[in-house]
Amino acid sequence: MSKVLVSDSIDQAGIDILSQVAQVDVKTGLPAEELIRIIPEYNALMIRSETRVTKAVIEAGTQLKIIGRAGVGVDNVDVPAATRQGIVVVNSPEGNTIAAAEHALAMMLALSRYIPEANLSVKSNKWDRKSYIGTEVYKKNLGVVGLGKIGSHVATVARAMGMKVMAFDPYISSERAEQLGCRLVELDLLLREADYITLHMPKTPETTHLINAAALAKMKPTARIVNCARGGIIDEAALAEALQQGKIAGAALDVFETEPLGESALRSLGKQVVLTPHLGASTAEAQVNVAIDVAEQIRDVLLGLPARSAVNIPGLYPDVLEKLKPYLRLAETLGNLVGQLAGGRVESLTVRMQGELASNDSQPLVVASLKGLLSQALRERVNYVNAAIEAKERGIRVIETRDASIRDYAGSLHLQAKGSLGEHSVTGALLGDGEIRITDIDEFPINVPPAQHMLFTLHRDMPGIIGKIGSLLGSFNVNIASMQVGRKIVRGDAVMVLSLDDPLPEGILSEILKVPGIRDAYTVAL
Ligand SMILES: NC(=O)c1ccc[n+]([C@@H]2O[C@H](COP(=O)([O-])OP(=O)(O)OC[C@H]3O[C@@H](n4cnc5c(N)ncnc54)[C@H](O)[C@@H]3O)[C@@H](O)[C@H]2O)c1
Ligand SMILES: O=C(O)[C@H](O)COP(=O)(O)O
Repeated sequence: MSKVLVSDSIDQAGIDILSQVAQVDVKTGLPAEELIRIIPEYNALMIRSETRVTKAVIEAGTQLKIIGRAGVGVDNVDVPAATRQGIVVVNSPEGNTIAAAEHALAMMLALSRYIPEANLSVKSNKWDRKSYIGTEVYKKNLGVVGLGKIGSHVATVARAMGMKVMAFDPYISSERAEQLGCRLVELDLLLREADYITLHMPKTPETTHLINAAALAKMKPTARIVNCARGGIIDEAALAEALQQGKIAGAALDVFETEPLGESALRSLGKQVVLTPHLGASTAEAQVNVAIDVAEQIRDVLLGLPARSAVNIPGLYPDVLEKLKPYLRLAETLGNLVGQLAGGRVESLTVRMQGELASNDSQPLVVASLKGLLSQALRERVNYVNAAIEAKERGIRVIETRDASIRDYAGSLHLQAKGSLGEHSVTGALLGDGEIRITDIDEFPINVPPAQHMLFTLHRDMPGIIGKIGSLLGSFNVNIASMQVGRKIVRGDAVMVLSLDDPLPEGILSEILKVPGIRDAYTVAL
């Protein structure tokens, strides 16, 4: 039975799903060394934002198939290291959207009306109504930085509260912003004009310290900033200084450069600062959503099914996958075949989607072809997660082409591999029952199913040659299951494809190559 380690606190709904297919161990708050010590036992790891899944953890997790992040941000996971090791990383892109958006809005209102300080004041037996004169958000300018899922919901609710919303997001269209009733502007203008700024983008090299001393200096002295996205997008030292010097009016932070927050000047600031301990996703509803979403994906991957929200491989919706599954098998088989025919170091792989396949998303078929191509060299180490990265590292250039006009079969796939030992191509298609047919080799038309043991020859089309190969194989006690010849012109060049019941013994290939008329011979194991 598979084993899953849950190393952060996850809603029971997720644990219940995982328990259907695996032994689930919940061990939260593990020190890094302890996690590295025990991770080799596990096939899956389920986390939130607290567990740091470093390269060392991933390298120790030799049995890991999947890391599931019950939430959005995967910045606590070394995703490139996981990809290299063929581990799929999944998240729950939408499970906590509303929770995080509502937290940002709550922070904005709490900041405007000094609710946390006023609450503390009443609880300490005071009745002070003068110190907490707030400001309204109605008719104020809100600047949303990052108009994705959370930013969009914040913008929608803010507009309903009567705010004028502008947004900065270099990756969305002005049409999308318009649909949300937002003005898409440059960051500089947003910083200068906004009364409230709320951040909703990921932490990337581009966004790290995007809000630094220079950005803070552009803001109005009455402006307030909210960060419920990621710590480190705001330079905390610069923010504390700007607040102390009255350069801006307030800040509400849910996320910090280091979590848990240690010594910080922000702690000693008064009512103009509101701090929460990374609570954006902490609603009952969001925790159930993300736990179910991610547990279902872990369950599926452990059962050999694909994940719907993988961050390191293209996600495939179940209906698309159902349609593509037989073609993925075809692509993998052809990749494996052309890789063995090419031998040596492959420099480029051309993948041509033909007929009906030409209108499909090509990415999964390209990945499957590469997985097949690399399977001889990497065996079970190559999978759908790391095939593209492994190919890139080996300097294999991938060229994708389409030809909808080729209609020999409903949809067919043509692969051509060029390498240090020459160039070979194969084409394959699916029959109505989903069975694979290899329909040409090096442009010679054939029609054979793939077999575990195969022999391909390139020879001169002349009498007697087939008989000679047959008796040679017989003399080595190799039984032929089927044989087919493909040729373009009579007595020209031809290919012979033999499916064999047994693997070819050592030494036979050199004997085959001695047969007069044989130009080349290849053994293939599929
Ligand atoms: N505080 C919490 O508990 C909590 C909860 C959920 C999500 N989050 C965080 O909130 C953030 C947003 O999540 P989401 O689900 O809306 O993500 P999303 O992917 O839907 O949206 C992110 C948006 O940021 C934009 N963006 C990227 N780089 C940018 C840049 N340089 N400047 C401006 N915009 C940029 C993208 O184009 C995208 O539209 C993430 O960092 C996520 O980790 C925090
Ligand atoms: O990226 C996220 O989903 C949030 O930061 C939530 O983190 P959490 O699951 O640790 O609350």
